[in-house]
Amino acid sequence: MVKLKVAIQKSGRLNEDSLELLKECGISINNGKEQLMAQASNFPLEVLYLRNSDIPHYVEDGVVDVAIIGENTIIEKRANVLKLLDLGFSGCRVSIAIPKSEEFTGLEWLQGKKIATSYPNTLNDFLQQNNIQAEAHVITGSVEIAPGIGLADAICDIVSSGSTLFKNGLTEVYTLFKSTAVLVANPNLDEEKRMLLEQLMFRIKAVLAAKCNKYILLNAPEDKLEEICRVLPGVKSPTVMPLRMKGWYSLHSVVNENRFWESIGALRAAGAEGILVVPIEKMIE
Ligand SMILES: Nc1ncnc2c1ncn2[C@@H]1O[C@H](COP(=O)(O)OP(=O)(O)OP(=O)(O)O)[C@@H](O)[C@H]1O
Ligand SMILES: O=P(O)(O)OC[C@H]1O[C@H](OP(=O)(O)OP(=O)(O)O)[C@H](O)[C@@H]1O
Ligand SMILES: [Mg+2]
Repeated sequence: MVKLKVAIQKSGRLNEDSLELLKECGISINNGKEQLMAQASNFPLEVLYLRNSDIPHYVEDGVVDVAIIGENTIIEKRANVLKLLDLGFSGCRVSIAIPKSEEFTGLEWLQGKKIATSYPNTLNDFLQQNNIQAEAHVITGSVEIAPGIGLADAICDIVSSGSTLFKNGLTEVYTLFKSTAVLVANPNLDEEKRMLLEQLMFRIKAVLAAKCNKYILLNAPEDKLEEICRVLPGVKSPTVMPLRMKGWYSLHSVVNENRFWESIGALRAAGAEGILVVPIEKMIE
């Protein structure tokens, strides 16, 4: 039987969230400890646990069909892969940071400087695009320590909360781009694998849509229903059911997470009572 080969990070920041996503998609992985390859028991899928930095080229070369990987790694490896979905976890940015004591005068500040990074291709492309002559000093980890020990004048690395920069007396001065975990695929999959990928993406999209929406139940008197329906238009339209108490209704709808608190305020102002908010497990529009 044909199986879709999926690469996920062996250990590190993406490993747990990637496995959790597959689990939420209803895919069970027979995961023996220390196994580098595992089969799904209820979906034609094989998981390969690989080093992050190796994944982009494995996808490009067709060693694996798809992968869950940080978009920053795809950019750094200049891999020819198809980006299919933004998965919403491992959000970070690739930025330039300099010692707090320095005054940043704009990108020209970087002229002639030495910049420590684990992302040499990303940095060199950026320097070239901005006509900056600077030296990339490549180190594989703990990049933030470099200016403090005299190894470099600045760094180019991943920033998330900013706490590593802060602890090392650095300040972020320029963001090259933002990144999240993405689903990528080899661009030349055959028909059978493409169909399996479609099925996998259908499930992932249902999980992602559910995460950014909430199911809302509330009670309202009849004369408030119109206004409440305007606040909560739902996927197609809200469900309205009579309560046992005359003149009162129960209204059910779906609201986007980003509009959630704003909507709750508007609902209360419109006369809604007994508002319940429930997470959605899967959402198929
Ligand atoms: N502090 C962070 N917050 C959020 N996401 C991050 C953070 N640091 C890294 N990431 C994301 O997680 C990915 C994996 O990072 P991680 O540090 O686990 O692996 P790595 O050291 O880049 O790779 P390898 O598996 O080769 O050791 C990064 O490429 C980036 O997309
Ligand atoms: O802005 P923050 O929330 O502090 O996160 C940024 C830090 O996280 C990553 O390092 P990681 O912990 O993955 O260590 P590594 O260098 O060993 O990969 C990254 O390389 C930064 O050092
Ligand atoms: Mg890291």
